[in-house]
Amino acid sequence: MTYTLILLRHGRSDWNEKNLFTGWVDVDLTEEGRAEGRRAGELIAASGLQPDVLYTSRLKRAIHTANLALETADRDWIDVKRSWRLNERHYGALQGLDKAETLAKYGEEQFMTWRRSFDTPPPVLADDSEFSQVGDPRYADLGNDVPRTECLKDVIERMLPYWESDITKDLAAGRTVLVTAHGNSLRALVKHLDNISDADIAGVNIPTGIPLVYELGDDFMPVTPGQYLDPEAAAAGAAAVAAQGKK
Ligand SMILES: O=C(O)[C@@H](CO)OP(=O)(O)O
Repeated sequence: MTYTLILLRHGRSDWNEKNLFTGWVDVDLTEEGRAEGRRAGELIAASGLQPDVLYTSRLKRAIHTANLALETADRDWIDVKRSWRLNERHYGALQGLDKAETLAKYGEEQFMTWRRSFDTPPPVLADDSEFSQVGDPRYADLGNDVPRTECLKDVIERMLPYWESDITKDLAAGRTVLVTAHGNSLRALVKHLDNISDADIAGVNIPTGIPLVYELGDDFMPVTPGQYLDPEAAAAGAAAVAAQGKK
């Protein structure tokens, strides 16, 4: 028995377009991002996959991407579960800053440490910042534990318990699960699934809008490597993410 998992990073957002660090700031998709959502639905439908349950973060760029994909695939009636545990990595005091300006100001080493190191979080975001999520009602269940910054290690620590408690339960019931989330929350899940080292995960980038499909065994680990439904576009998309800030 194998289980089918589809991972999908949201389409391009307003702040991807503007080249700003985003994190937990709730920005919407661009028109191009909406087209990516629809294209993801076409790819899912063409592959014969039929998602039975959708998991998303609490951020609209993921929610809208999933809605567009499922509408296009004629599966928008399936059950939906949302959790902050699938949110993008909280980018701390970098949220709202321009990536190219940050690179120029702090240099490549510091910039890449903040973006891709495993366990060095950016400086904390002040609670009175316009980009803080403290007090946002959608995170009421977190109380005062709303993140002020996170590194990838922190994301793994808050995402994996949800994978184990909820997502794998749906997989175990034989449901094809679609998880629509973010560059860094999906890097956290891919690190776990592909058993990637803390050092090597720095080189892994997830492209926007292209479904990544895993067949999992009884231990909910892959029996074959994950496959992008459009491998060529995925490679180009991942390279573009890697180069962000350097334009
Ligand atoms: O800004 C962000 O929240 C993320 C994803 O867009 O950026 P990065 O790829 O630099 O981690």
